[in-house]
Formats: sequence, structure tokens, C-alpha cells
Amino acid sequence: MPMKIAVVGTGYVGLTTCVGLADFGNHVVGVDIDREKVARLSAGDPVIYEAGLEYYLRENLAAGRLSFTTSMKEALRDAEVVFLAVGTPEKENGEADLSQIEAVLEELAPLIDHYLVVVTKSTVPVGTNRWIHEELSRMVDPRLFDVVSNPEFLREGKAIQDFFHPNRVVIGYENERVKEVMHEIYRPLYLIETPFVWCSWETAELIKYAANAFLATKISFINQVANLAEEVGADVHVIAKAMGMDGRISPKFLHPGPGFGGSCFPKDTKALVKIGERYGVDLSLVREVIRANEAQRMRMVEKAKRLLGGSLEGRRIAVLGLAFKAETDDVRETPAYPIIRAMLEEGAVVCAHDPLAMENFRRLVPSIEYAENEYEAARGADLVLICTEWNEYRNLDLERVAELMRERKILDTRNVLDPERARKTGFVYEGVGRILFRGKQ
Ligand SMILES: NC(=O)C1=CN([C@@H]2O[C@H](COP(=O)(O)OP(=O)(O)OC[C@H]3O[C@@H](n4cnc5c(N)ncnc54)[C@H](O)[C@@H]3O)[C@@H](O)[C@H]2O)C=CC1
Ligand SMILES: O=C(O)[C@H]1O[C@H](OP(=O)(O)OP(=O)(O)OC[C@H]2O[C@@H](n3ccc(=O)[nH]c3=O)[C@H](O)[C@@H]2O)[C@H](O)[C@@H](O)[C@@H]1O
Repeated sequence: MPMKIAVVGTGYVGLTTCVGLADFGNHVVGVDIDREKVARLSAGDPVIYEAGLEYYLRENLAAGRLSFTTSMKEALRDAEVVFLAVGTPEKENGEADLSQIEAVLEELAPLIDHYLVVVTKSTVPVGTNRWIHEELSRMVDPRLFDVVSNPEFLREGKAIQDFFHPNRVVIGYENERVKEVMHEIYRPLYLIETPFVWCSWETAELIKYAANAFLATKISFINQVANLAEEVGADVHVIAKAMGMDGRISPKFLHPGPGFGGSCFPKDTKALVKIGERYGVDLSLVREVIRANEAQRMRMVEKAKRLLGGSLEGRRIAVLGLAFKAETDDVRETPAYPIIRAMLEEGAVVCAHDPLAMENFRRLVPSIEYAENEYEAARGADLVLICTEWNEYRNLDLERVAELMRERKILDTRNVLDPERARKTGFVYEGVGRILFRGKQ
């Protein structure tokens, strides 16, 4: 039976949830306070870049199963379930800021006049779903609602694929009554044998933070191994590959780089440390992962400086890649930001390019030059610094780049180029954890 579902917040997670649940055959209304976003989504414009999103948005709008509104009242009218997918950004002290959730609850409570399952998709600190239940109970008869914690594990750039083929679905609940509803919503995922984890609210909340912190730990770990590999003349890619051959380790998330970014790992690791502090539990390992990540970004600036003879003053640097990873236009917490800021402070002149994220990055840093393509960025540069692993940078025409540059130097923070090919084209090349030609540069 199709269900009537409201989704509050139509960002990366909310919008993916909207189109995914509508595609399962449900009637979905997405509600957002951003009028412009609602207007664009209603017209079939996905607003953000996400592979496949536009197709699913348009198909489901056309089928009449999906609509968008700024009115919570309209969205909630016949809804059986409401998903909360608003932002939970970082506060200045590192804790998760729950003000968007609080605002939604205030608006939601007076509208609950029939049984409603309130599902938290946003990433929220341990104890939040219990608190949501208490808050709503102050304002609404508790028999009229239940609260479910259903954390999201999608990756940006692969959001649609991850929605339809998740590794698992985690559902934290208290009242058995919600099981039937959640079963119904995710029936198509049952059919493809997706594992479901039924647990308490607190367990579900902590699964989300533990999973993100563990992935972030793998990245900081391999980055430090890469840094050591550089000093001893080893190749981190061979190391990571051999480590990954041990099924207990797995080869995934062992790719070294300029440090992890994005809207979640940085904020969620910090929030987890704060949760530990609140409960008096030592999470120093996670604290160190955060510190190592910040150091990794600055290490890239030091590398650039060393490659350019010790100073960036007046040096022209072409930064290729501004998004926090490939296949997205998202620049939230992108490593490119602190790296570019630090280089500007050291007197460098930066010309940047990104296939999708230039518009978003320009809002963060309007003062640098932006180039139409990677070759224009490289024109007259003393150093090309690759910051995002876009495929088009993997296939750079190095001969052409060499002709355009003032000095032939490449700092490849994502290891997307073949070092040997770069050297043969006359470049001084440096990656991360793979100085293969030590002593010869
Ligand atoms: N971006 C990602 O890849 C993932 C994010 N998450 C979590 O999901 C949550 C949402 O993240 P994103 O989708 O990236 O955020 P986002 O910032 O892209 O979207 C949040 C949306 O909520 C809207 N909003 C804010 N207050 C509202 C209100 N009172 N009523 C209606 N709409 C309101 C905003 O206008 C915005 O469109 C966060 O807790 C995040 O940690 C979890 C997994 C993946
Ligand atoms: O909670 C979230 O928001 C999401 O956070 C991450 O997803 P996402 O931030 O979209 O991107 P990832 O692919 O995980 O990459 C995060 C950062 O780590 C970096 N990374 C990733 C993998 C790796 O081996 N090395 C590495 O440096 C990426 O370049 C990027 O900057 C998780 O992978 C998702 O499961 C989770 O739902």
C-alpha cells in the first residue's frame, strides 16, 4: 500500500529521500523553508548536482507522486509519516547544532491531529530522539505519535545509488507499532534483501557517528602512513593494496589525500568527541583523527612551498579541483579552502578550476581568479596543485600543460596522475605517499 509521507528539509538527504520514496510508489511531499528551492524543485530543477537525481525528480513529479511546498501544514495534512532531514551543522564549540530540528518540532507539534510516525534522518547526537519524544509529548498527546531514528548513510555523488542499494537500513525505535510502518515504507529494499538493523534510539544514533568516525579514522591513518612512506621512499598505494587484501581491513577508504572534507566527517567527528565529553568517556582517538586531518591539509601547503623553493610569495598556482571530492558540486569543508587560504596568506596568486563547484566556491572565496578550463588555469603557473580527483584531471594532456606553464611542477594531492608519465613530460612531480624518484628531483 502506498503511504503518504512528508519530508522536512530538501537538501542532499531530504531530496534524495523524497525522490526515492516517491519512486517506491508512495505519495511524497517535500517541505522546505527556502522558497526559491521549492520553486525550482517543483519545476523539475534538482538545485544540487547528484547523478541520476534530475531523472528521478522529473519522473516522479510527472507521475504526480511527488510535490514540494513551503507549508508544513499542507505537507502534514494527510501524512502518515514525516521524515526530518534538516541540517545539523557544527556549533562553534564543535557540538551539533539542533536549532533546525527544534524549529521543525515547534511547527510540527500543533499540526499532529492524527497518528504520525516522526522519523529522524538527520544525524543527531545520542539522546536526541529520546529528547524529541519528550519535547513532542509536552505539546501533543503521546498516543498520537511515535519517534523513529533512521540515520542516513548515503554518500554525496552516489546518493541515488546508495538510496536504492544501501548496505543496511538502521531503525531505532521504542514502540513495536512503528515496525509495520517502517516495513511498509522500505518494502522494496526488503525484496532485494537489504539487511535491517532494529535497535534502540541510542544504538541507532551511535551507529551513525561510529561509522563516520571509523571511516574518517581509516583516512587519517593512511594519510599518516603515506607521510611516512614519503620519508622512507615507499609507495603508499602498494601498501594500501596489500593491507586491503586482508579481508579484516578491506581496501576501501585507504586512499591518501589532502585530508577528508565534506559536510559530515569533519562535523560528525567533532560532535562525537563532544558526546564523549558529555558522558565523561575518553574519545582521544577520534580527537587525534581530527587533528591529523587538519595537519594533512597544511602539509600540502608545505609541500607546495618546498616545491617552489621555500616561498610562495608572488608565485602563481593553478588549483585544479575545489569540490570536497569528485562527482559533487559541494564545497562544504573542502580541503581546497584551507589550502588556498593558507597559500594566499603566504603571498601566492591562485587561479582555480573545477568542473562543477566553481560557483559555490566563488561564494566562499570571491577574490581569486577562476579559469574556464584546466588548461587556462595552468597558463603562466609555477605549480599545478590537483585538489580533487576529477576524471578530467586524470586525463590531463600533460604536453599541453607543460607548454602553458612558467615552471613545470605538479603537486598531485589525490595521486591521479601517473608519476612516470609526468616526469617523462619534464615535470617535477610530487604526489602523496609516493615519491618514487627520490633523490632525482
Ligand atoms: N549530505 C550528506 O551526504 C549526508 C547528510 N546527512 C545528515 O543529514 C542532515 C541533512 O544534511 P544535508 O541534506 O546535507 O543538509 P542540507 O543543508 O543540504 O539541507 C537541509 C535543508 O533543510 C532546510 N531547512 C532548514 N530548516 C528548515 C525548516 N525549519 N523547515 C523546513 N526546511 C528547513 C534547508 O533550507 C535545507 O534545504 C544532516 O544532519 C546531515 O548530517 C547524513 C548522511 C549523508
Ligand atoms: O554522513 C554523511 O554525510 C556521509 O559521509 C560520508 O559521505 P561523503 O561525505 O558524501 O563522502 P565520502 O566519499 O565518504 O568522502 C568524504 C571525504 O573523505 C575523503 N576520502 C574518502 C575516501 C578515501 O579513501 N580517502 C579520502 O581522502 C573524500 O575525498 C572526502 O573529502 C560517508 O561515506 C557516508 O556514508 C555518510 O552518509
